[in-house]
Amino acid sequence: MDKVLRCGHEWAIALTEQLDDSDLDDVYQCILEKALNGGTFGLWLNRTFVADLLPSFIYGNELVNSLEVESYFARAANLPLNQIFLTRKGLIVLPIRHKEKTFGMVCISSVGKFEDTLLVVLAYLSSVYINQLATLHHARLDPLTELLNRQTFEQKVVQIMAGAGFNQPRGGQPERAWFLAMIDIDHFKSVNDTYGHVIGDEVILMVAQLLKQNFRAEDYVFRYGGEEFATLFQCVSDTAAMQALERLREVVSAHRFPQVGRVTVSLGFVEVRDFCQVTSLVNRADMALYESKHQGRNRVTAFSALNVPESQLDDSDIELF
Ligand SMILES: Nc1nc2c(ncn2[C@@H]2O[C@H](COP(=O)(O)OP(=O)(O)OP(=O)(O)O)[C@@H](O)[C@H]2O)c(=O)[nH]1
Repeated sequence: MDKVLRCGHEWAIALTEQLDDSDLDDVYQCILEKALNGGTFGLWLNRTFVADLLPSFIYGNELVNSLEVESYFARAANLPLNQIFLTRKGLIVLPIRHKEKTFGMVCISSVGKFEDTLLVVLAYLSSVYINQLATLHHARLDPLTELLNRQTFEQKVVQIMAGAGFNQPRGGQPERAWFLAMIDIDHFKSVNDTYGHVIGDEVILMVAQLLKQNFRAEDYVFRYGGEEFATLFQCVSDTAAMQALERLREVVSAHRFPQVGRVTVSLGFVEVRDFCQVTSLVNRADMALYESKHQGRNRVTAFSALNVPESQLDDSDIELF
């Protein structure tokens, strides 16, 4: 029993030391596999929590079907703290709780018999895991808009340039490419000067919400800084990307902001290719954005339409952060 508790302590430290959620996920899986010694397990997080994070944190679907997950969740949520239950399939269900809320559950299937202590340690480790996941997630968000922040932006671009996250074309559908768009609120200084910073912040928040609604769940929307946003999204072509961004521009322009009336945005975009640096890519999207500003604002420009000579693209010395 002491050994289980001692291991639990070491495992909890291992979990809290993970600074990246993919490592955290691996460590958590590895710990449970070790602790269960051959038993199998599945982890489910409830929908409200998952909507904020990534669905990939659900695994072990082969153990239970989705209807069973729903009914186990309902039971797990109604149990007193630190209680477990057995399902008709002989699975042990451990609710994962944090601050008296049930965030999810681990279902364990094993031929062996578990000691109560081990189950308590597993429930504890699962809640450490969830807590750490949530902490890592919140560190990636901008506090005002809850969009992804600028630090996360660079990581995502690097991942995408390295070939991660490309959707496989489904049956006969054309392959999609990633695009980066920079989006800037027009004449925002005059919003602040006329209505004050608090209203200015509300406008930033509302524009952020319109952006979020306009993109798909698998796209990324960032607050790049101040009144500037960035998005990484997938489309089949430059033309399709232009259409998507035009739609967004129109949505913002048609929206009536309660305190300030009409607000517009200017946009510039570029296809993500394997340029050597994130700065090269941002520089290209920025050039297109400046062209939109230069042409009178409230418009979208594709970098590909600018015909910039290669000599002007030597931006390898720019420091972004
Ligand atoms: N309220 C508020 N204002 C911000 C924030 N971050 C930056 N700003 C303001 O945003 C304004 C940006 O102004 P400029 O860069 O001159 O650009 P602009 O007025 O939007 O004009 P164009 O971009 O040329 O259309 C400045 O007044 C900043 O103080 C923020 O978080 N909240």
